[in-house]
Amino acid sequence: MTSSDMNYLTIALPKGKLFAPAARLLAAAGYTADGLSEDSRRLVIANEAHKIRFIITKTADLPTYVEYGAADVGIIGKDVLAEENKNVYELLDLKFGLCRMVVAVPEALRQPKLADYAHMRVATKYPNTAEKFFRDAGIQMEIIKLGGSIELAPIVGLAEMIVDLVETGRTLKENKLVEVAQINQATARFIANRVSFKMKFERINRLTEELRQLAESGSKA
Ligand SMILES: Nc1ncnc2c1ncn2[C@@H]1O[C@H](COP(=O)(O)OP(=O)(O)OP(=O)(O)O)[C@@H](O)[C@H]1O
Ligand SMILES: O=P(O)(O)OC[C@H]1O[C@H](OP(=O)(O)OP(=O)(O)O)[C@H](O)[C@@H]1O
Repeated sequence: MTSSDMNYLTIALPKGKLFAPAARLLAAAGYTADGLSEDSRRLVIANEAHKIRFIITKTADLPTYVEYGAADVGIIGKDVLAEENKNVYELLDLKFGLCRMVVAVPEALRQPKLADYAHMRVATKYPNTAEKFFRDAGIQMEIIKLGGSIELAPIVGLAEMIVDLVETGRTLKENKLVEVAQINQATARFIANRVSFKMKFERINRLTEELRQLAESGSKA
């Protein structure tokens, strides 16, 4: 299956926190399919009548599927887009999934200035983003890439600091970590493959406008 299949619009959705709000938003625009669920073991779910196909990917892989045209469009967090830096069009800020990327340390290691943390080890799922942040700040750090549960690293001495997403702040608090800098903010974005955007312009443009209206009207995704 590739986007060269002109009859279908292939939409990539990520597993995880953004799946449900993304699927709900698309459904509100009339784009859905029987059996579309994060728990589905089926990774390709089609709506034959509407010539739509959904694919369900790992969060970090979604931009790759869209870049290569395995999906025409997709919904993904800005944090992942920035980290993966793929060659895709970012068409729309969907305004849900708001979270912040921060630098945090154990309370006991808190320093007066960011530069005081130089040469410490930073655990993160976002090594490119962390690397760039510290490089731009002129601070050399050792970045340690992990797959998740980042807050564990400073507790067990794997790293002194973390770069991770914060929403409510509960995870930091429960692990006695304090935020010392904010790197950026993220929300969900609607993205498209560059070739698909030209070849399937009408369909993608129509969907973009429908999603724009829903996002702007604050449709509770
Ligand atoms: N509290 C939050 N923590 C993490 N991500 C959040 C949060 N709130 C919104 N998001 C958004 O949701 C996206 C997916 O988060 P999620 O934690 O499900 O990632 P994942 O990589 O699929 O997780 P997993 O490590 O379980 O595979 C993030 O990339 C981010 O844009
Ligand atoms: O500020 P909060 O509302 O507490 O949310 C932030 C936490 O949620 C995410 O973890 P997730 O549950 O996705 O698990 P992970 O650590 O395995 O990525 C993120 O990595 C933080 O740990």
